[in-house]
Amino acid sequence: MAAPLRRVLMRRPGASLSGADPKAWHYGAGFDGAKAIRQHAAFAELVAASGAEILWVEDEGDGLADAVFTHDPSLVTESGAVIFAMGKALRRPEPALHEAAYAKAGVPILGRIEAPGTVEGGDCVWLDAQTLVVGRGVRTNEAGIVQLRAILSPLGVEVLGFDLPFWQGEEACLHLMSVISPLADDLALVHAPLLPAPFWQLLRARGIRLVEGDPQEFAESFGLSLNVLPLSPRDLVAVAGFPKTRAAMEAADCRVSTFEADALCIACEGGPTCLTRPVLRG
Ligand SMILES: NC(=O)NCCC[C@H](N)C(=O)O
Repeated sequence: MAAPLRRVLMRRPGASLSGADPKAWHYGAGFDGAKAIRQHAAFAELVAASGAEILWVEDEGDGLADAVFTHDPSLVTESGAVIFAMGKALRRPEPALHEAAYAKAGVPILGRIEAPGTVEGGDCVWLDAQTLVVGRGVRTNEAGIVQLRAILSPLGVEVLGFDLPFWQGEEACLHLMSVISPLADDLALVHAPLLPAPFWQLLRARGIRLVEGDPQEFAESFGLSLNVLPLSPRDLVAVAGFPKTRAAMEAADCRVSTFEADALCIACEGGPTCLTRPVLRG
């Protein structure tokens, strides 16, 4: 998940985000639509400067405010894309946007998660090319994991499900990727108290070095201090304002670029990884 980012699906926010009703979408007090759009543009510049090709999905006023978080409605493997089914009801139309974008870009569709199954991309973490770890929680259910396993096992991919904690409740966004960000093949940033214990044990058994994010910064940011996007191994993009978590990554030989994201990431509960759906890495 940290190999050089070559191609990535992103949605350019517009009227659907700026006109969102914060109560309906569970956005925090800091939500400011116009500012969120500016902050997204600054983030997109960092991604583009890495050399990655951005496949843009435009916001044409469909009212899907969360669609800017392109990490969640699909997953792309070496053999094609898996189209997910969203756990958050307001996000249910989003996978169709991804399917259309893949058709346009010539990315084959490998399979689809169907109701009552749900899987969101934020709950999926590749441990290596043959092992996908999936968090079972308020967004991804067992039926979805069973379907995903059936789609990926012919490719030789093992899908391992782990239970996530309830934390701040059903309305809030806690994905597996809220408590772990891979930084390199053998390095990950974690908030260990909320990691499924057997997953923590698996990471250690695989020899993956765990960098602890600062717990107070995690609490203050509702977990967004931990949501870090690798552009390539140890070359990272993080939300500005969390110096202790940044210092912990730098102490592990990482280079960290930041962007201001109070109105976008903190308010809307989604960080730099959530704003990107990698289509090709390596
Ligand atoms: N992968 C992620 O953590 N995505 C963040 C999605 C935030 C969005 N407001 C949501 O509730 O789904």
